[in-house]
Amino acid sequence: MEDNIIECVNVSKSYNGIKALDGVTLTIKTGEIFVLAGPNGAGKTTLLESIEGLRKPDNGTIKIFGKGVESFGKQLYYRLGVELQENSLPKKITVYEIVKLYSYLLNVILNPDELIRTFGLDEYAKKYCTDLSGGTKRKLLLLLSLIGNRELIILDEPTSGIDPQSRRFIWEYLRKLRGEGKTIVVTTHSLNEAFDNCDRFALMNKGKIIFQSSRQNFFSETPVKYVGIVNNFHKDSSNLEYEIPLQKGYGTLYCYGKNEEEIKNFFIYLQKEFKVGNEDMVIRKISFEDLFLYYTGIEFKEDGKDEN
Ligand SMILES: Nc1ncnc2c1ncn2[C@@H]1O[C@H](COP(=O)(O)OP(=O)(O)OP(=O)(O)O)[C@@H](O)[C@H]1O
Repeated sequence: MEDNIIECVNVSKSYNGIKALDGVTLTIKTGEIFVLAGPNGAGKTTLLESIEGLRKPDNGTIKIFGKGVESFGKQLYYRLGVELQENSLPKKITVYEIVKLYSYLLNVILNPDELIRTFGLDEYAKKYCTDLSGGTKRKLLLLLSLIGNRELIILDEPTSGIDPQSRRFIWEYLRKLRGEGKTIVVTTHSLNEAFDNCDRFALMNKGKIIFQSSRQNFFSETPVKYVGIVNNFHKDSSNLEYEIPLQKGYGTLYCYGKNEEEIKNFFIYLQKEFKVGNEDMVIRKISFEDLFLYYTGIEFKEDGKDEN
């Protein structure tokens, strides 16, 4: 078995002059849970669907299971399970029937009742797939992507619109599969939850991978280690005579430090210069979501308001 189950080298793709993927080089190791995160429009779906052979990049190479993705044809899907972001379920077919159909198509013998029960879908077994609620449909799509003894499972936002109990179940289930030697690639916007469950991750923005690391090495490798949050701050942040990475929200200031001291010193400056109260300032160790916002967070402008 290959050490790297997916290898993307310099992959690019544009739509009408917009670079959805801009020279992506990324390796996913066999047997890991890999999380791909990024803001809306970052290029995650384009990348995943290129890996799945559903979109054709303009440039670069993608290898999956050690071979070019284009060399597999339909056989690929016996080894690769996919839950697409936009997926339509057939009409007039029940949950039980579709599970049976998938197992037939993938040549696997399974007990649909048992699988349906494992996913907490037993009360819907006789319902048409199209009549399910949004979250229940996603659970069913996940279940379908896992049918068969597939080595690699790529899931595009599997927890989107899913309640907390079911999200916990999904992550537990994915970890169980990882324990069985399967590789799982997930995109999601629930970042801290994904971080807690992953082995490695990459952050994408504007078609590029901007940071990648493992959960274990996250804190030592992230360029900023602490975030400071200042509430009730309505001054113009561009007037601050202090060098620290900043983002301004509506009345909230976010600052990022390589260590705690940098932020503490900034807070002392704010106290002295702007009489900011202790109760309005908080420091915390950086989380995955904080790092995401450090790289991709936007500045808000407060209509010329500056009480300074
Ligand atoms: N079929 C398409 N035709 C034209 N433009 C596309 C197409 N698919 C994606 N794009 C554009 O490519 C860019 C990347 O889109 P993509 O769907 O890959 O992002 P994403 O990171 O998956 O976003 P989200 O988190 O919103 O799902 C966006 O600018 C999007 O508008």
